Amino acid sequence: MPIGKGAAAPPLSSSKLLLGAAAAYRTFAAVYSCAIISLLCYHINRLHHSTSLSSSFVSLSFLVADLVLSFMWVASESFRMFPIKREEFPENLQKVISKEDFPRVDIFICTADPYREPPIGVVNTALSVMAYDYPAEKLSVFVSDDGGSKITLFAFMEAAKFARHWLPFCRENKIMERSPEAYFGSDRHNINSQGYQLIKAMYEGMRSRVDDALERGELPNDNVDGDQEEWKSFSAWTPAFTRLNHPSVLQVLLDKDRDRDVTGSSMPNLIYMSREKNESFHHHFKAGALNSLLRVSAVMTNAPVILTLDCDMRSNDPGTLLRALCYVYDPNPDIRSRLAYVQFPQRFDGINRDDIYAGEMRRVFWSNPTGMVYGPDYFGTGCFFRRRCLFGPPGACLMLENPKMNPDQVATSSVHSDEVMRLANHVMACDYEEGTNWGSKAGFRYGSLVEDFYTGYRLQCEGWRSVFCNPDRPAFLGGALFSLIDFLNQQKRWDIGLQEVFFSRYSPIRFGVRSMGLLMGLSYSFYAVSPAWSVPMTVYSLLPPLALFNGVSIFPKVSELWFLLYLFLFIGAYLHDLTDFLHSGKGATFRRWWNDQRMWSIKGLTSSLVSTVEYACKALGISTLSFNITSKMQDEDQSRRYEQGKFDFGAISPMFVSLGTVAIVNLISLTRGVASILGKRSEGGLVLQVLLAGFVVVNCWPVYGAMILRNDKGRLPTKVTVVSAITASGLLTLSTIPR
Ligand SMILES: O=c1ccn([C@@H]2O[C@H](COP(=O)(O)OP(=O)(O)O[C@H]3O[C@H](CO)[C@@H](O)[C@H](O)[C@H]3O)[C@@H](O)[C@H]2O)c(=O)[nH]1
Ligand SMILES: [Mn+2]
Repeated sequence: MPIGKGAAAPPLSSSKLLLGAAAAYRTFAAVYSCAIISLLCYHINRLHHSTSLSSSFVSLSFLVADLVLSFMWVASESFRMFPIKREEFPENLQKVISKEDFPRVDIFICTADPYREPPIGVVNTALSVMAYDYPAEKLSVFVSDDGGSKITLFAFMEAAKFARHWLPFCRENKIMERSPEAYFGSDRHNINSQGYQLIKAMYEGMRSRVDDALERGELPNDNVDGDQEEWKSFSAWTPAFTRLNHPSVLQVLLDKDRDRDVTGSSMPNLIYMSREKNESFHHHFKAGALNSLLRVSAVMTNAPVILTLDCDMRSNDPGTLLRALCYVYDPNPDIRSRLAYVQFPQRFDGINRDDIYAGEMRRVFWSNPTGMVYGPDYFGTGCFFRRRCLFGPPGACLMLENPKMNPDQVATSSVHSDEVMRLANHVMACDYEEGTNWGSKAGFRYGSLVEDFYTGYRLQCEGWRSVFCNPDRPAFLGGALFSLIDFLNQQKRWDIGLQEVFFSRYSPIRFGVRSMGLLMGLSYSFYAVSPAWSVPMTVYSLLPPLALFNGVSIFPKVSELWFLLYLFLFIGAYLHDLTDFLHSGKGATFRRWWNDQRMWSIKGLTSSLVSTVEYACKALGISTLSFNITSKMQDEDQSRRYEQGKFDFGAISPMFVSLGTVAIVNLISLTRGVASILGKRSEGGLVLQVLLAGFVVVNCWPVYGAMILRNDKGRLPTKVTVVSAITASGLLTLSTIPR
């Protein structure tokens, strides 16, 4: 890597420790820790002095719930001790490294199902990065199609043609949105700009050809005239071809050495691949796809820098690549040699005003990463890797089966050459990884449904570092999800994946702390333990209201000092969270925070709970896990409801039963509790329980409406309401059985 012009080189980035924030956090953490310790002592004491089975059960439940909460709180503080703000100066890059020396960059885009991830969307993502402000001949875009769809290949053949017009159009008009769909859909374009109408018509023509083909499930007839070289690949789709059983397909759609755009300038490489699948081999979902991409790209281009993208995360800023290089070329050799990846946040467009489902995930994608001392975890998309980091620790590079694929090798043959094509096909075979280091020591790591989190974690344990880069203009934008069930299913998959990491031999609590020290170990543990959030959520949303229903006080009375401790812990935690949220960046409002905390509770009662059951079934060998791909299709009805800020409960799912049960139990208990306080039948012993049930009821407000008042498709299905009501009555009845 040729670098720098000595001490005189201008800075490429700066970082600042936010001392004021750190001091405030640390002071608060010290006080709050004392309060937590007192609470735990209180529980232990209560447990010790329990006189009946039921009171022991209650005390023990609270002790366990609060132990989980305390651990999560301590772990979450690891993100707050050293908050760092970074800035990049891409305008200085060419003063440090000349344009001719810019590295080659391979861009990986994964897609896995043409019906959940429409090919035209994938094409848009690809076009947005092919049009980066960067020497085109240094870019290669590799599309991995785990859906094995000929329509996706067809879409990319169309994209290759369209790109010849689109790339020069972007360059000449200096447009920022380089995904055509986003560009034509925004109001920021200049319809008088050169060739606007023409290019728009071209794009729409392409889109309708691709969408029609998808709808019919067939390629357009007029194009298939057998002898065309580029249509040869379609012969792979024999009647025996299925998504889970098919030979590999590889096609070079654009070759930088051969293809030129309409102005005669170079174009990036564009390569379509669908790795071989066979049901007798585990294909390891996205991690497997990424490893296939790693090998095929190693054979073809072996670029030292890699960008991984999900098919729905388009580039929103053509300068992003140069920004990422500011870290790759950091003048400090110690920093440079340890850098594994530069992670940009996942940002979404189409989020509704109050972000009812907390789809921004500010904590995960905005605030927590700024405080991880060795750099952020890997989010799976919008991340620039140094290829080298995927092949062993900083000081010891692994030797691969084929030395040509080693990360220090420079690929010299044309991507089209017979030898390259033969080797590329060989490394895509489904049995290629048998008996190799792939997935364990090399490439993206196997063993978790959150392959991103797990891979980043393992790399950092090996001694690699990462950087979080969060410019004002979002570097990447993905489409927001519009329905609650999609969010919960996604969260459930993540939670299962996190449990796989937690219970693995690389558990962050032991292995992580040992390899990276306490703070980083805790940061990773925070996520790995987060599915256990369901424990305190279940305890706090059921025990206090059930006791309240029976007029039994289980919290301290208003007159006791412990009452204040409870108030302090609750209000302290929520205010801390609110302050944090409001400081997490642009667009943070009180309402968004409110919805965010509501989603946390909902997840605890739904996805975390169900994920634990599914993980346990897998651990006991009762079932196997699968990667349920999130749908990127938009249902018009659903998007309208979303835009109006209405919750969408329109799905039959056990997750909604647990939510509905909690909503009913708390409402009934609250009514009874308020009545007994007003009727002066209790002396302040029930106040905390009433407050808590009230808090749950306010949080569940949309659930009641969805049960009774609504009649649109987003209402809670009657079946779910009935089962919830039966479960709630069952619990209430059980709680009255005398002990
Ligand atoms: O067998 C598979 C399954 C998925 N994918 C791709 O993986 C990506 C992510 O899948 P998606 O259904 O969109 O999942 P999300 O939950 O939205 O993704 C988040 O969580 C995943 C881990 O669970 C990470 O891989 C993603 O980067 C991260 O954005 C998509 O591009 C898919 O095409 C594959 O290539 N092969
Ligand atoms: Mn996604």
